[in-house]
Amino acid sequence: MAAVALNNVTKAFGDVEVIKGITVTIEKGEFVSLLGPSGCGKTTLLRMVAGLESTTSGSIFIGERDSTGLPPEQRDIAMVFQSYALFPHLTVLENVLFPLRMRKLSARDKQVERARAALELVQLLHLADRRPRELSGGQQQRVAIARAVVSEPQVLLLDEPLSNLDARLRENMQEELIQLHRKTGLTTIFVTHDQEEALSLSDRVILLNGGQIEQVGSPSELYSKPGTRFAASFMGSTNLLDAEIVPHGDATAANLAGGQILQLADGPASCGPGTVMFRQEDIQMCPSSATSQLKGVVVTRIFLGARVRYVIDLDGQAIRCLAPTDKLFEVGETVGISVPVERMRVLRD
Ligand SMILES: Nc1ncnc2c1ncn2[C@@H]1O[C@H](COP(=O)(O)OP(=O)(O)OP(=O)(O)O)[C@@H](O)[C@H]1O
Repeated sequence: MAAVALNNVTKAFGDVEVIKGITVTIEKGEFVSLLGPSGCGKTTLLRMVAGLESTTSGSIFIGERDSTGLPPEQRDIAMVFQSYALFPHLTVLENVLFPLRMRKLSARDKQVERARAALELVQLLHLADRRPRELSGGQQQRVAIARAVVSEPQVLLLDEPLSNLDARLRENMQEELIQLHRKTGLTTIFVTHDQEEALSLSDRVILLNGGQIEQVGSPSELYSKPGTRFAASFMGSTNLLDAEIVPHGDATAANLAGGQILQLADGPASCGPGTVMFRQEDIQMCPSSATSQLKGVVVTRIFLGARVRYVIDLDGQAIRCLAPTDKLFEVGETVGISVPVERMRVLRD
């Protein structure tokens, strides 16, 4: 059974429609990310699921219940915000107890037991008597998460909960979130604008663009099979080359803007103007004397430790390439570039 179902949901602020007809189902126990650039509507959509923002049209089901018009407290959800929103005058334990007390969810001693279990889940039981100001940012966020999961909601909503943490702490918290999800099995919707974070945490990613769904898929589907130019460029370090796709025997070839020709695996169905996509880690570089699909000139070389990043000028289009360090190429050198045919995709704009 679906844990959350959005049916043609829209949201307008005044005359401006910011959510434009979203239909998607989230299964029980799934960890789903809402991903997209700033302003695409991630937070608005999450707040609509929470009941903090009204729905202009369409419906939102949480479990079997049509929750479209219900206030937040009747939706059986819990939300964690970017700002931890802890009560400063209450101890850690009292903060986590708060939702249980508000909703009178169980007897008093049972409540304490549940709050302590939630704190143990985020490994903070030993700090139960401290006040929020005596905790680090990461610890405060873990208290906020314990407070959200203590009432065992049907759905956990997380709005960029890690964005205030520094890079290392953020990585630790990502691992903790994965473990928390594994232990609790809570259906989770996670808002982020960070594609790496979405890929590493989620069972499925919902990529939004301008208030609409651009693509939905598993992290590996989104990364290796983006359906559009927007999805490809948003999902990571990708080369996108303008081309005219033409028949070439049983397959096709791409006539690139500068006149070079690239053999493709796609069938004739993809002929016409298009974009050829390949990732920087899939490029093989070789000296210009060797046989290669394309030739370009090295413009920049940056040493990254384990690998070297090159920018290569291909008749006016810049190509980014991640290469091993065993054979180095010089800035200004003409080099050969090849990409395995199965690693190239043709995208429609
Ligand atoms: N209360 C509001 N009144 C008017 N417009 C709003 C309101 N809240 C959000 N918007 C607009 O709706 C659009 C979507 O905003 P939203 O905050 O959902 O985007 P987002 O994808 O979460 O962005 P970010 O990653 O920057 O937080 C934006 O254009 C924003 O300006």
